[in-house]
Amino acid sequence: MPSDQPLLDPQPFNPFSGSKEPLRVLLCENVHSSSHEAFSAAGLQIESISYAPSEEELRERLRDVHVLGIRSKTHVRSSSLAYADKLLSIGCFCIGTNQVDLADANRRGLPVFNAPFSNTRSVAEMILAEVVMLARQLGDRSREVHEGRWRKVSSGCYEVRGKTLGIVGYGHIGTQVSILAEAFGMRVIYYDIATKLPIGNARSVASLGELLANSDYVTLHVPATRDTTKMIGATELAGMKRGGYLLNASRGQVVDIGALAASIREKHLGGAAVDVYPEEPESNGDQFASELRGLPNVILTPHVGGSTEEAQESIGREVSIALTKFVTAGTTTGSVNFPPVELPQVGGTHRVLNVHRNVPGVLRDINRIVSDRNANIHSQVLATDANIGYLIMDLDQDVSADVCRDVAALSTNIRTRISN
Ligand SMILES: NC(=O)c1ccc[n+]([C@@H]2O[C@H](COP(=O)([O-])OP(=O)(O)OC[C@H]3O[C@@H](n4cnc5c(N)ncnc54)[C@H](O)[C@@H]3O)[C@@H](O)[C@H]2O)c1
Ligand SMILES: O=C(O)CC[C@@H](O)C(=O)O
Repeated sequence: MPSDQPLLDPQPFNPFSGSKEPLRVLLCENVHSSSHEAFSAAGLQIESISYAPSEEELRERLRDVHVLGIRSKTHVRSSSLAYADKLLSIGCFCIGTNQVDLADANRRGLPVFNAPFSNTRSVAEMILAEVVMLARQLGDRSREVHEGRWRKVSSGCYEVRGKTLGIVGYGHIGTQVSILAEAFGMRVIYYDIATKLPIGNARSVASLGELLANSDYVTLHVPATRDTTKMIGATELAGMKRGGYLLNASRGQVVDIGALAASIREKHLGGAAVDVYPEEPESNGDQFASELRGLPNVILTPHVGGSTEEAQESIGREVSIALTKFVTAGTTTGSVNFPPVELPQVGGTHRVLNVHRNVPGVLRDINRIVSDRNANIHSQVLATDANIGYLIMDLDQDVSADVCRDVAALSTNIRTRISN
């Protein structure tokens, strides 16, 4: 539905923001160098930093940046985007996009892209490895031997064959975990708010409570949403089997860490594997504090579920290609917060890209401007969502700058530029 809410101030008019000044990409958090190929081929200048900048640093840096690349730890809030006059788009070089204010980026005309399944398999493999490690207490045994202590024990150590794995969130990762677990001879049940096709012999259950009560291992693969925040707390942990194991490689907010630590200390749970935390350090080498440190049969990893060479290289390529396609041709296919538009360009034309408030009459106004300039529209496509309309038009080159300027002057304009 069109919204008549007052939106944000239109961005300063800069018709050739896509081609006449060198475009700059800022890559944060060690984004893989495989991303450089697509950016360089499109003539973009790359600056890389290894850490997640603070909000203040990001705000300063964004003043002069056209494309921002981040991973899971850089928070991109409205208060930073408000200063990002030159910014065209944001790439999350990962699956999760909860670190970006997607609705605000949408209202400002900034499409956000991610890599929806480039690291899926890496996470699934780590989960299966951890299931076996928890079953055999291998984390503790390894630490003891490293410390020079020989403890050859079998008490409390089990095979995983025949045990039940409960998967919460049966999406890309959950279904891959399901396949690998069955190959290990495990029984698989899953709970998802959406109806999902079971893979192999997996079986869906009707509620989270049913899943928790019937699983030896519970693994979480849900996104960070209001509903999944602390979806596993003291009550849910108490509803798990005594001696059961919890694995979380989704997002830190999903589990109440204090309740999990208590459940392990009280020996209700037999162990846990945790990869993600409510508060995560910003850089390698930073101190990490958690109530889970030092607890028995608790595997703690520093958010590395998707961190393999294969996954990072593939993510680098995938997201940089999506970003350069947007910068050079306006393509928004695959964006997580923008109407999808993709249009082959007619040769010898200029492409005008316009994001506007989605209110009645905008297309009429834009077509009138084109007609007043006696211009020929070679191709045109419009897609909308509740707040914005996104229009691509290929026009005669001699009129494109004038049309662009007039369109940008409309009161409904959010962003208008010429891509080439
Ligand atoms: N640890 C890591 O390095 C790492 C790597 C990749 C992804 N992740 C995290 O894993 C999450 C899952 O990734 P994915 O690719 O499988 O996502 P996905 O979108 O393919 O699947 C998520 C599933 O969760 C379901 N779901 C949503 N809310 C739910 C709820 N309240 N209860 C039950 N089910 C619910 C959805 O219907 C969907 O089927 C990502 O959002 C990301 O946060 C972490
Ligand atoms: O690489 C990262 O920082 C995040 C990985 C993972 O959590 C994801 O969302 O893909």
